Amino acid sequence: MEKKQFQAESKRLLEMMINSIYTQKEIFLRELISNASDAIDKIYYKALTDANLVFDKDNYYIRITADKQNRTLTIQDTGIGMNHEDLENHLGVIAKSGSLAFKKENEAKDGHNIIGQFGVGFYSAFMVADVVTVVSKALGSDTAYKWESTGAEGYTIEPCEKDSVGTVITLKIKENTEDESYDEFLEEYRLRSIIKKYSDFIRYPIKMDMVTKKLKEGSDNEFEDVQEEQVVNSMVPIWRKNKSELTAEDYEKFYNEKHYGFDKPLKHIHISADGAVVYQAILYIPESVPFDYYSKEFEKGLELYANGVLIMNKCSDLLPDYFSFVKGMVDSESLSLNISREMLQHDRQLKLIAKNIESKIKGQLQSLLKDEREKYEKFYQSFGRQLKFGVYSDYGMHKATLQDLLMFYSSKEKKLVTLDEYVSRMPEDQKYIYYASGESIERIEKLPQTELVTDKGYELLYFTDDIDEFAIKMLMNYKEKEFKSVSSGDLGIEAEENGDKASDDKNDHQALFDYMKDQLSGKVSKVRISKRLKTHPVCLTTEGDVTIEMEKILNAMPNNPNVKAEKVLEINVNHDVFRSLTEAYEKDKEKLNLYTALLYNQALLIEGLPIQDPVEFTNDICKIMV
Ligand SMILES: Nc1ncnc2c1ncn2[C@@H]1O[C@H](COP(=O)(O)OP(=O)(O)OP(=O)(O)O)[C@@H](O)[C@H]1O
Repeated sequence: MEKKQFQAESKRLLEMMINSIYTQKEIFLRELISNASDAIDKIYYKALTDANLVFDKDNYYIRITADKQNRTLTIQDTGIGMNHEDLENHLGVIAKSGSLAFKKENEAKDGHNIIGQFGVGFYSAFMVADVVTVVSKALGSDTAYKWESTGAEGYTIEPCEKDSVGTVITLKIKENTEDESYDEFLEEYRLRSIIKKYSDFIRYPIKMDMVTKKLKEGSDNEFEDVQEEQVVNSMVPIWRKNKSELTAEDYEKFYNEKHYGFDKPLKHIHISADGAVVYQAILYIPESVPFDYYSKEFEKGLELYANGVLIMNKCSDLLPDYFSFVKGMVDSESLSLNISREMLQHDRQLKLIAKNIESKIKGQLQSLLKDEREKYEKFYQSFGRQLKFGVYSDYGMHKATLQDLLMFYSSKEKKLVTLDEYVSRMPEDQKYIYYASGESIERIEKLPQTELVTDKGYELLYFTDDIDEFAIKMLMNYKEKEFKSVSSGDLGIEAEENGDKASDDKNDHQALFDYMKDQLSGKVSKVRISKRLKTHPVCLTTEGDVTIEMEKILNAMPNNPNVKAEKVLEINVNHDVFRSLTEAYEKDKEKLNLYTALLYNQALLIEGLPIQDPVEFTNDICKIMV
């Protein structure tokens, strides 16, 4: 019998594919089952237009048989089969997809679609088999043919016997080597788990003989091994079911089965899109933060199915970083089974799906915020930080999408509020959205810098997260209201009240302040009268873009950029301490030097900044005690 060569380019492709395309050998079974399912689909199509052909669903199935003795694995289907020409054209040439050609001829009629669009799937069998034998009888043909190949060397085709229409593919499973074991592909339980993992939602039954333990007849404690045929796949996936048929428990069960998380989902989103792009998705907003969520190890992504067949565990292109907490799956008929990661990134359909999903997630979060505030707050405690990262990242490109989902703790409400809530209750004379930064709510509440703003009756937002100030800097304003730190140079309040007095005082005490500034030799850029302090003698404020909180965060980073905030030491001229300062200035410069050092260090402590020399500081305190 003549042995035919694979076409030249096919030969190289075959070698490449066997060795590189699939890192997981187990997926050969997914490929062969998908082909079998396609072949049954093709009969189904034909039956739609051919009155002589009746499609009785019960007659169509896929059967997997493992024979350990002979080391063979068989995949049998009752699909459309292949004639001599088909075997030659479809299995002799790689990268020419027979399914694709068929699909073009028979434009999808009722959603029964064909998975394969890319012809390399069948050859994945050579990853686990030395010899692949295909016995097939095509619909409407009297002769059956046997195609056989040992891989790159080529293939033979000869007539053979086969009663029924369909295809039987027999793989002679490779012997184990030192590095690889192939025995697993002959184990029923392993095979079943591979089928469950990738092909659970193939819409025809996948049958397999399974051995189970059963009670012996007439006995109530003796068991025996019984072999019986089982349907391994569940066929109809939950995402193809009607939303009205499903309960909250069903979605929770699916979340647990899929191991999306150990918690309960806070909310699910079930999408059935049939607009510009057709897909189904079930997405979840988890309740609690995965332990590695805010670490480099965390991998975002959704499971991706092409027409019911799993093609990727974590498709990261489906989720923007700021919604990386979302778990779930997407199934689309518009994607091809063998699409590679690189190709996926450029896939137009996938981009459309990703865009669509993003707006659904946003919509869901907005309605959670509006209608189920408590749940939203729970969500926000877990993942609010990620949203703020989202505002900050990519030069603020996503701020418009995310700003209405942000929340901060309010000095007035004593709970989280949205920016919209803040702005909508701002008094008319209030120019800015005020905020104060610090380690904790308790600490911020005691910050001297907040005195004037809170005295004025204005609401303050408390920033306790590292990212808060950075995100707000990127946001710049909300509904045309600028953000203002209570520590910033100009609060927009002081001038109107103390304007004239302030400039008089400035002249009065300038010499004293200049002296103090010199004493602090470069640690502050200015010493000045405070217009924000009421009861405290001293505080630090900043000028320019970098605030003290930002300085702390930036300097804690691994590649320590050593950024410095431009600090200003503010003195409360209405405080008794100020009188001591002016007296010392006139009479005792040494005392003034001591007071200056003390006040500066106090201001650092209030800010939560380290004192350069704590021993000197305590010695200074002792000096004024004796
Ligand atoms: N069990 C089968 N029954 C009928 N035809 C088959 C079967 N298996 C393969 N074929 C034919 O062989 C062709 C090549 O299969 P192969 O798996 O290599 O590519 P594909 O199914 O077209 O695309 P994909 O790579 O996406 O699976 C198929 O298109 C189909 O025409």
